[in-house]
Amino acid sequence: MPGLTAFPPFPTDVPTHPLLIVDYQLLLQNDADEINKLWKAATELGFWYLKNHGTDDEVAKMFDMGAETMALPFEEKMRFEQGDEGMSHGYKAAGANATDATGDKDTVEFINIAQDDVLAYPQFVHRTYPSTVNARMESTIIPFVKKSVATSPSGSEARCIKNPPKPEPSTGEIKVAIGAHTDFGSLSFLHNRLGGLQVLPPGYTQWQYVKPIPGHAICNIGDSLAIFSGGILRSNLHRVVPPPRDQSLYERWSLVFFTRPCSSVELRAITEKSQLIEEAVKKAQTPETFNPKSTAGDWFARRIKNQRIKNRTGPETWAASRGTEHAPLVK
Ligand SMILES: O=C(O)CCC(=O)C(=O)O
Ligand SMILES: [Fe+2]
Repeated sequence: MPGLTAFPPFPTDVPTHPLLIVDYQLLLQNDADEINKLWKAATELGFWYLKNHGTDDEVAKMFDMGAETMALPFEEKMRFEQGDEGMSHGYKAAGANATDATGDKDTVEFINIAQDDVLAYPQFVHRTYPSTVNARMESTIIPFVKKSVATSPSGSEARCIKNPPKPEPSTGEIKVAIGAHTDFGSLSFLHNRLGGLQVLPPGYTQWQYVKPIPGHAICNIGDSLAIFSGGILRSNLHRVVPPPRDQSLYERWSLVFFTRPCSSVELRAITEKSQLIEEAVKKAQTPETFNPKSTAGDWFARRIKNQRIKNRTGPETWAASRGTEHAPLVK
């Protein structure tokens, strides 16, 4: 089980940012304090831990699915590649995406499985998948994805990510695994075992690690919710680097479920539905951020496409892949 191999503990001597811990069961009971805590987390940093989410078994099986898929021969995985046209679903090889404006390459490989394909199985809405994915559709992937329900086609997908071991250099630059970004969709539900995820909290100039806590998912707000809410909900910049200290000697596995709006939805602040949102947009320094004149589907395809190394012409390609994030002040 790749997610659960024994590994050194998360170190205590690296810059680490605390997150609020939200209890999913209390949210289901409409607990007022817990709802307030979620509001605080979603508006101030846009990241929080979620405990008692009840998906540990499904997550463990999804990591098995990921291990089986990554163990396939490279040519077999490449038969199910995302392509360069802006589709996210499918396999992405290490080095296929840029991590910054210079075109430095990413180090992660991942498999993205569309929610629409999972819910339509044995039919496919967007594309087909490797045999290791099909074999686990009923036992593993459908149960994992069914926690969220689609009403019309969307970009929602499950992603299993593998980053190879890469000893942390004692000095100098660290190699970025996934470049600084905001997530594209509404909400991300992330499960990881080793450190490596970093956030740049508001007002900070140095990246801060988020420490994985066993049994706690990490949740964060993506661009769509930030735009719908006129920026009240925060889509915070984050990236992935090799795990810190001794943990860097191990393969890093992570699993994300990205909830994304229906592809046809117009991305804009829903000012007519809330006075709070209307006021937030009026006060915003860049109100155009909250009316990008794009559907969710187009927004998503633009970001995926311009991240691909094959589509890169120069720093402008990286700029064209950006969402609501500010330019990171630090590398
Ligand atoms: O692997 C992680 O911890 C985070 C991955 C991530 O940010 C992403 O895939 O968007
Ligand atoms: Fe992300």
